[in-house]
Amino acid sequence: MLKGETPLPQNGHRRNSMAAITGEAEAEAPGVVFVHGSPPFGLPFKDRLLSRFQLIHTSELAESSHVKVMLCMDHTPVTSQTLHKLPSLECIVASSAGVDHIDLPTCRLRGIAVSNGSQAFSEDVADYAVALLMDVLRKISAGDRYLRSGLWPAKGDYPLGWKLGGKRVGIVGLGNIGSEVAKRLVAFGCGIAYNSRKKRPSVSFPYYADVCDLAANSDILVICCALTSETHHIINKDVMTALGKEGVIINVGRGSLINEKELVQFLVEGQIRGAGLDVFENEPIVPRELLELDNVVLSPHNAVVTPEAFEAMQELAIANLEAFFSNKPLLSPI
Ligand SMILES: O=CC(=O)O
Repeated sequence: MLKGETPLPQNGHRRNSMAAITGEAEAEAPGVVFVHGSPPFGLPFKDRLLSRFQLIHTSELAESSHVKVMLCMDHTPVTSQTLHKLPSLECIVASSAGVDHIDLPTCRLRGIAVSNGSQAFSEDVADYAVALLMDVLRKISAGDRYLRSGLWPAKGDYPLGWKLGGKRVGIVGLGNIGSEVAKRLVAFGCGIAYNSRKKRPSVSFPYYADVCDLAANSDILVICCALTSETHHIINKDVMTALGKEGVIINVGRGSLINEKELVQFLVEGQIRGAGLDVFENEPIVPRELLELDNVVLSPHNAVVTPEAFEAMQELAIANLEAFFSNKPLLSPI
């Protein structure tokens, strides 16, 4: 949220009905849910939704002026034009952790509450961030390629990697995912510090309000913050210079959190040690130079996807929709 902005509402609306006024029992009509985009619904999930709600799809947008809640199960942009066509909208239930595909300023202006899905898969994303970090430091994928290409007998042992324990890790964004990353890396014997919008009073790790200061005091940066107009290119050449030649960057947030051109240049010129990247600025296009580099581990935006996380995310989406229709607080408001 930008300074001075009002927070998004948290399902504080009240729905009146004649039954509520007269105290009579009201026949429960299924709540109407506008399904945005073309979600990759599995059949069991769709059936569960249909047993509770009436679903209206994007093709029926013209008839959706009365709809109060939207379900977003993919990253199709929710633009101000989309929102304009839904004048009664009060709530958006998103399945993703990142909600940068939703026009949040318009939601704020219109008083539309938004929930996300990060609770459901923060552990899986954190596992993946640590796996990428371990891979970059210990050169697991690079060693695998070396072995498979038959070079071991011909050229001898592959160069050694570096120890994870004892490294100073700077976490950019200590939300659900960042906190899980911290928990895991503490267990590996790393020192943790963090940057986020505000210092978190309940957290004892050192806080740096400035990302360059965090980088100057870290060996590794793990990027897990939300992409907003404030965090766009939060990792740039100044931050990478502060991190230094032995520094490693892991990104499980969004590609545009890093100035990708500058990152490529720093990696190609050996001005940082390596990177583990699950996300890119122009997905699914990945800069060609990165494909040539053995100090970079590349992953096709896969950190969130496990069947277990998918299941948990569906539960959370249904729970948020039910909370909306029973006028209770959303479970995962942003
Ligand atoms: O990247 C995936 C998500 O935001 O859920």
